[in-house]
Amino acid sequence: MPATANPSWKKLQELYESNKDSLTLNSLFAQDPKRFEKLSTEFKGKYTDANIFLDYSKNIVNDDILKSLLSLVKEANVEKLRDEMYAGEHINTSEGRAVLHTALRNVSGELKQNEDGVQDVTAVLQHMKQFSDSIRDESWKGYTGKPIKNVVNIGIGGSDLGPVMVTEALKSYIKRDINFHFVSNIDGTHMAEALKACDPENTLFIVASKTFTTQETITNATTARDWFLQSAKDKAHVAKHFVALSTNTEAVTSFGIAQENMFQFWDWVGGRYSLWSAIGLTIAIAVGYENFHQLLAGAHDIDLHFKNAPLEENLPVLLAVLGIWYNDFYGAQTHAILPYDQYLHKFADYFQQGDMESNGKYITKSGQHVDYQTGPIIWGQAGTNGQHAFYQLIHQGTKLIPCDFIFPVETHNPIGEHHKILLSNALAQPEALAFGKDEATVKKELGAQASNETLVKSKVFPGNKPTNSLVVQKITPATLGALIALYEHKIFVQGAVWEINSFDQMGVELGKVLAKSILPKLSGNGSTDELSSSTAGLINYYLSHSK
Ligand SMILES: O=P(O)(O)OC[C@H]1O[C@H](O)[C@@H](O)[C@@H](O)[C@@H]1O
Repeated sequence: MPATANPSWKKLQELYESNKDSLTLNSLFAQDPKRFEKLSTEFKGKYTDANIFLDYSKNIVNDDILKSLLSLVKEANVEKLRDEMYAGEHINTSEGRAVLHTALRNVSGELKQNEDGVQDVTAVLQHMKQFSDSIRDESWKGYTGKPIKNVVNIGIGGSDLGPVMVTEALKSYIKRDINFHFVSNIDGTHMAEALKACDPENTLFIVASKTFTTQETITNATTARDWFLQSAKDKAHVAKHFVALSTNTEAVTSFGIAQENMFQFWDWVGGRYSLWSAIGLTIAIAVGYENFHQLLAGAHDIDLHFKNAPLEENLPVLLAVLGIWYNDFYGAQTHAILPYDQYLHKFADYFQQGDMESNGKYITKSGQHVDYQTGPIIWGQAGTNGQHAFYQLIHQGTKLIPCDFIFPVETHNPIGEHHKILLSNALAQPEALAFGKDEATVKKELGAQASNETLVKSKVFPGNKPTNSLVVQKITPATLGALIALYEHKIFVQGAVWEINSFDQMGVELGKVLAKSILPKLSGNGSTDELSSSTAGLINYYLSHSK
């Protein structure tokens, strides 16, 4: 059934039409002094100290709207799909696969999941522990007997973004005498710059690719192996410097990486949900296995919360339905993720893939063209930087941009007043966005200049811009795990309501295939006749200008 066929969708449409002009955050707060108490809730981990406090009171919703949004979740059978996902049913229908990233972090064993491979999760984690320990304690030596000082993660998309985001977020937990590099782009510059900082005698290359067929990763890995062999000469030394993280044993071994240097995962781990799998090896080396385990445990805590908490207290559900309210009824095109913690500076980048690759779909699971909006455009930046760049548009532009503000009570780096100043901004922005500044106040402030109408108008803030505030105690591995899993499940709920398959990514294929057919033409081989005059013209321009 398309999302619009649910009775609550129609109800929400009516509620939107009848309330859109009168419902304002100013009036909602004025009417109810207890609004904050009512519309805020806290998640606390069962197995870890992970916590997330969610204040969603600054959303343009009243009781009726919230009730209907939660009914929509019920009518769309989201809970059933959630239980099917947890149980290992093949809910990725287009690829006929289970979706079991929750099995990778089922540290308590509370979730009962049956699928080929699930029974091997612990053994792979054990392998990761033993390997990451041996790099960190320097018992693993390179081909000349030196310990590893550089780790280069070669991967792209889900095989890059998770490891990059998490190693940045947990930087304060990193073992300092190993340098971490991430090479993803096919642009040779990316690899060249990483290699400049590396010495073949002490560099470990981690080739991360679920399929082990991705053009960028295989090309980059081949370049890295050539660079290594220029010094090491003997191919037998590759075993000390290259490991693979993949589901494709055959391709890994034919690349020349021995099976014992391969860390396995399974087709039921989606690329953008894979940091919890062997793809997390770089994270485990960087922060140590115990911290990696805490990351998994924090995510597991949210998995249990998503499974067990009632809908009205269920953080992923609340974030999801509020997003749907703006995306599908207010016509918001984008959603900003704004973490006020420098360590989370890659968090929005990470969820660009997490959300947009999951829910950027126009065909429902039964093959119908949706007649409503699906996944939003995700973007954002950390800290106050955005305030000096794009917040102008959020405050006074013509577009509605719902925002999530994420901030920790405690910083890892308590220096002078920095953290309080940072938090004062994280609190001030949602306040300003919600309540704005009216003309009368502007005039009063301007005094003699108030007669300048244009000046007055340009200083008015319309307000009524919705935000969520997510407060955590500190960016610890467990809390980070919980935050990531929270957004994963938010995306799940939205995809379920929109009746789309959030777990395939067919939209990345066409461009890949075309690039392969264009490649020989850039060496003058093959005709450009099948291409448009524009692309053929660009190829000819390139050929006539390349030396
Ligand atoms: O790990 P792989 O197989 O190299 O894939 C890397 C990326 O490729 C494609 O862009 C998509 O399928 C992504 O979801 C995936 O993360």
